Amino acid sequence: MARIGILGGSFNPAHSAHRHISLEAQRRLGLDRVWWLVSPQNPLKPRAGMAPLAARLLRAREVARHPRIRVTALEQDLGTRYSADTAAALRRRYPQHDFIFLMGADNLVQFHRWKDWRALARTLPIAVMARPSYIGAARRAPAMGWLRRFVKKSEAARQWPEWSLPAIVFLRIPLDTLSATAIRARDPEWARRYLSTDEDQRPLDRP
Ligand SMILES: Nc1ncnc2c1ncn2[C@@H]1O[C@H](COP(=O)(O)OP(=O)(O)OP(=O)(O)O)[C@@H](O)[C@H]1O
Ligand SMILES: O=C(O)c1ccc[n+]([C@@H]2O[C@H](COP(=O)([O-])O)[C@@H](O)[C@H]2O)c1
Repeated sequence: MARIGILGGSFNPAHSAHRHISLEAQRRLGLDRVWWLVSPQNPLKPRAGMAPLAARLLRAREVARHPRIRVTALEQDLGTRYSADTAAALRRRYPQHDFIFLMGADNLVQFHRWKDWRALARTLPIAVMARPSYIGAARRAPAMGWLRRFVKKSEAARQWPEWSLPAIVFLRIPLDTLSATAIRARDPEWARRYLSTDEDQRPLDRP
């Protein structure tokens, strides 16, 4: 059984904090690998400004550069758009692996808006990585009204494959303030460097 952390994201663009939280998760949770799932389209984010998947994948591969991080477009391959469906499909496709779903604290704040979020929590354990400005908000997140009773002690985080589900653990890791929003603000055309064909050169705000 390999122990795999799943980090889903827009990666628009990928940056060093993604790598940082992946390596911290690997250390704290005893993971063999972290798989980055570069999402075709976050259902809650606008399509406008979302760079083409091909560019986001290329950039993610460049940023990850670590033998224990695998950059994938698995949601594209599986045909899933919602994380609950992705989690169920991963378990079906890879019964030989143990998976844990990783997210930054900002994502927990809006987790109650995700489709079938309780089903997701019943399918995979969840590890929430500390993120500046969101730590308190994550603990008070609307979804915590239900998830609170399933919180595990972070000292026991390595035991996650044995937890009964739902299970959620908060990991206090060294903070990193970087965000894709900040990168887009200073380099809105970042994706152009990763696109080659005329088709790929279409304006970034068109689907
Ligand atoms: N600095 C960070 N600290 C902790 N978690 C992070 C950080 N940056 C991103 N993450 C987490 O990584 C995952 C993928 O993030 P995403 O691709 O949306 O990057 P982002 O920087 O949050 O993007 P944006 O600013 O466009 O919302 C999410 O679970 C997010 O919470
Ligand atoms: O399943 C949902 O309803 C859902 C709603 C919002 C976000 N997500 C997932 O959350 C992950 C983080 O997204 P993002 O855009 O914050 O990087 C990514 O895998 C998205 O597909 C999933």
